[in-house]
This record gives sequence, C-alpha cells and structure tokens, in this order.
Amino acid sequence: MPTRAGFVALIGEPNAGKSTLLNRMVGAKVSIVTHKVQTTRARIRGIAMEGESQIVFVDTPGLFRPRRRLDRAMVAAAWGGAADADVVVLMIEAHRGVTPGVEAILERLAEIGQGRTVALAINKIDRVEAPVLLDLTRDMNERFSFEKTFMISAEKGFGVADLRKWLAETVPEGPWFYPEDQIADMPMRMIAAEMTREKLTLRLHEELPYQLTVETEAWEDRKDGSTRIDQVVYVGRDGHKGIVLGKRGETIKTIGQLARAEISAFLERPVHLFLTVRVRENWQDEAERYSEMGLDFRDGSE
Ligand SMILES: Nc1nc2c(ncn2[C@@H]2O[C@H](COP(=O)(O)OP(=O)(O)OP(=O)(O)O)[C@@H](O)[C@H]2O)c(=O)[nH]1
Repeated sequence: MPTRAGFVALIGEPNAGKSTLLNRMVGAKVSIVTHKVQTTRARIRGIAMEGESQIVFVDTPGLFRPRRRLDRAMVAAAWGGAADADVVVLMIEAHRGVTPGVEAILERLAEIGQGRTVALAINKIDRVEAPVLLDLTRDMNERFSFEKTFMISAEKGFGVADLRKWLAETVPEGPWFYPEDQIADMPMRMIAAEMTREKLTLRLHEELPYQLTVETEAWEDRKDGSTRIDQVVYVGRDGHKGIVLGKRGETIKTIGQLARAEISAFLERPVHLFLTVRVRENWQDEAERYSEMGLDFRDGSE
C-alpha cells in the first residue's frame, strides 16, 4: 500500500474540545510534540500514525481569539495554517449549536475552504439528544458543503476512531514528513530551538530572513534546578544579522525574553537562555541537512 501524509488543521471555538480530540488521536507516544514544534507555516500539535498514513495536526494560533496586540500579519499567518492544510476539520459543540463564533468561522471558511477538503466534527454528543443532533447536522450542512460530518465525543471516545480512519484515507498519497522513530522522541533541544524560531517568525514576519534557522548548541541542567540553554540563530547573509539583532540589540533581546518564558513553561523549570546570531556559509548544504531532519521541509519547495 502506498504511504500517505498530510496536514490537518483542527479549527473551532475555544473550548470546543480540540485538545481533547488531539490527545485521543495522537496518543501518548508522540505527546512530546503536541506542544509547539513548528514548521515554517504552522505549529505542529501532534502527529498520528494510522496504517500507512501520517497525519500531522497543525495549530492555528490566535485564530479565533485575537488578542489586542495581534496584528493583521499574524492573523493572516494563523489562517495560513488552515489554508495550507490538506484537510480542515471544523469542530463545534453539539449543545451550543451555531453560535456567533461558529458563524464567523463559517464565513472565513467560505473564503479559504474553496477547493479544500473540509469536514465537520460535532463534539460533545453525549450532551444532547438525537433530534437536536440531526437538526444541527442539517443546519450546518446547509451553511457549508462539508465533505463529511462526524458525530463524536472526544472525551468519551465515541466516533474518534472513525474520524481518524477517514483522515488517514483522505490525506494525499506521498512520503511521510517525519520518520516514525523520530516522532517518538523529538529531542528537547530541537523543540526549544523551534520555540525561539517561532518568536522570531512572529516578531519579524515579512522581514524574516529567508534562510534562518535556530540551533541549540549547549544544554545544561544545573544542580539548582535551572537550565542553561545556548542557541545560535543562523542567517544566510551578513546583512540579515542586523534585522535579527535590531536597534541596539533590542529585537533579539525581546525575542530571547519571549522564548525563555515559553521554554521555561514547557520544561517547568527556570531557564537561562543565551542567543547568538551568526552567519552561516555553505547554506545550501545546511538547508538540506535540516530537511533531512524533518524540519523546515517546506523551505525552498514552494
Ligand atoms: N461532555 C463533554 N465534554 C467534552 C468533550 N470533549 C471535550 N470536553 C470538555 O470540553 C472542555 C474543553 O476541551 P478542550 O479540549 O480543552 O477544548 P479546546 O478546543 O482545546 O479549547 P482551547 O484550548 O481553549 O481552544 C474540557 O473541559 C473538556 O473536558 C465531550 O465529548 N463531551
């Protein structure tokens, strides 16, 4: 049987049950990546293997809960995750029905959902009676042409296997993005590097140098319970250094603070983060090495 692999964006209002569903579909084996390993376009929430299929769940951060300081570029980037996905699954809550939030999502879906496979997952079916569910299914399908509708309870596990199986069949044929053995223990160093890269992406967006990667060079768990992490931000050209550093080093300082806070929350221990910006020669070879590692595989291919 040929292998399949694809990106799935799980979208829905806060509290719809996305995390609960993800945890069920992904399982403990890859829970380490359910935190935030990101690709160039979207953050990976988790990877599920089903038969010969690799299902990569991507996050759509801040999509429906824009914070005040979230600018247009970030919202666009968030939608980028859904727009780039092979399959979009909209999750709604059975007992809440078509809320204004769901209506807003449907409006956006009408724009980005064209020509894309979009499924509906009605969650928390344990909270409603059958007639309510049927009415809601009809109503939603009149508003948008979903490829398929699933009635599930992420918490109790009803219908989850069916959805997973359908996703496995629906993602496109092609090689896996991540070797199976790598998924299980994506090293912490790499995750920490990706967290820093994410901060750079969010901060610099359009200005972000094309050939930019972050590597964790040193990692020391100290006796006092804290961790010292040294990372290098590599850029392809000397001229890009200034962009990353910012005026009087302010940009890199802010990025360091944000990344440190996130890594620290992830590790659940104090972190001292040291960032260095370096220019890397022979970029091409390095980029290939990275794509072998399964990171930034979209770089240069689009
Ligand atoms: N009754 C019931 N509750 C559920 C079900 N699935 C999830 N929940 C509950 O719904 C709440 C929200 O679930 P989450 O998985 O955190 O929702 P989310 O969409 O990830 O929320 P955000 O992280 O805020 O976007 C939790 O209290 C879950 O226990 C379900 O099938 N039935």
